[in-house]
Amino acid sequence: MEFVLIALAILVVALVLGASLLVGRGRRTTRLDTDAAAGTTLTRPRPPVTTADPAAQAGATAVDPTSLAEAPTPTVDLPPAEPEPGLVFDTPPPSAGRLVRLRSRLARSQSSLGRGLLTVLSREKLTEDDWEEVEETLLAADVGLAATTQIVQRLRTQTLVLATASGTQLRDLVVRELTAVLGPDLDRTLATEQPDRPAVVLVVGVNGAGKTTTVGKIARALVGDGRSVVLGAADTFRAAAADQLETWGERVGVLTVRGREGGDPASVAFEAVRTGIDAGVDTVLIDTAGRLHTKSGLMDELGKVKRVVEKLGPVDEVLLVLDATTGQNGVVQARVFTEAVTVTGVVLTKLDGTAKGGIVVAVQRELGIPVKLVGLGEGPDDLAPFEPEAFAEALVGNV
Ligand SMILES: Nc1nc2c(ncn2[C@@H]2O[C@H](COP(=O)(O)OP(=O)(O)OP(=O)(O)O)[C@@H](O)[C@H]2O)c(=O)[nH]1
Repeated sequence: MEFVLIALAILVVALVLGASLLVGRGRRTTRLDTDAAAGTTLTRPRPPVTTADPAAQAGATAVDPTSLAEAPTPTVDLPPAEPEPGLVFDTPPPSAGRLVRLRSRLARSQSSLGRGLLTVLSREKLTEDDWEEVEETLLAADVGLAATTQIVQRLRTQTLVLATASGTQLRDLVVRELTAVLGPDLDRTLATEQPDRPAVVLVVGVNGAGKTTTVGKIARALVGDGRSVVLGAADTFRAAAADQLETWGERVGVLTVRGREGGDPASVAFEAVRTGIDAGVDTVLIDTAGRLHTKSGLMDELGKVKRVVEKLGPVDEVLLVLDATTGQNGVVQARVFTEAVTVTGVVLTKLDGTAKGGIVVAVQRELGIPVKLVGLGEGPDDLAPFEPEAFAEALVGNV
């Protein structure tokens, strides 16, 4: 019996040792400052790094933005992103054509919106009840009242065409009308590249909307397009958010700047941009916190993050992440953010989990801001640039 117990104890110790060795080998970034409580932490794909003034890094969480602007600039020598021997970084696919590849994710929207419309419109003679059904279908998909009225009016003027249209013609017509209300002419370019400095992208939104995931997905897409990136974990409210972001970065060999939990988000954002400038990367992506108790607290914090970053140069893009499954509530929440910062683009996440794909239309109309990206799943590459026609095609599905 004693022998069995000793053997078991040895086995347990061996297992624990083995597991810790495996975890250690799995880390693809190195934490440069061991005293994370003292300030900003820089994690990167691999050492070495040279900083002219290590104290500048350690002191980066100092709250006074003026002192931050005057702090000595560290020289960050960004090495080529190479994993440790034996490990490989992910090679994400480029961003082009993703919406078409991911269109089946909109299946729930397809059946309620596209199929619903086609079923009614293919009836031989359209009565007032039928038109009401068209209206209800559009409203149920969260298209919004103004756009619904516009679509119905335009379709009504084409009743003669509808009466004789084949299935394919009808489908094309509905795709055309949906595309028209999706704002095909809006500028949806993501400002992720500047000629002589890194482009700075700030990502905002309420907690749980998918901000951190979106920042990670954008970083992957940029890497997939051959760009270099630095991440800033300015959501210091929740340590897990920074860990999560770091993991996204590690997987594609991207460096993350983070602060201690509860630290000053503006300092982390500043440090991330400064690191990006020193390393000469293409884009700095900054994740922010969305969980603040008061609206004014949130506004103050976001405003400060932007102001402090602007001491180094302009913020090129402010992306607002909205959860599509929250429908019109999301639009109400969005207004709080648009009051705090000038939002330049919307990312609508979780469109794979809702039958209300029409929310894209409502968000754009009510906020007056273009949807630039859509989240279509929890997978690392389930984020696509928004293209109105491809989206309308996906909503309607195949006849
Ligand atoms: N189905 C689906 N899930 C998504 C999508 N985008 C994000 N999620 C999920 O939404 C959840 C919340 O995402 P986070 O990125 O942690 O959200 P956050 O806004 O950063 O939240 P906080 O860090 O708490 O502020 C996670 O489980 C994500 O996997 C999407 O496009 N589709």
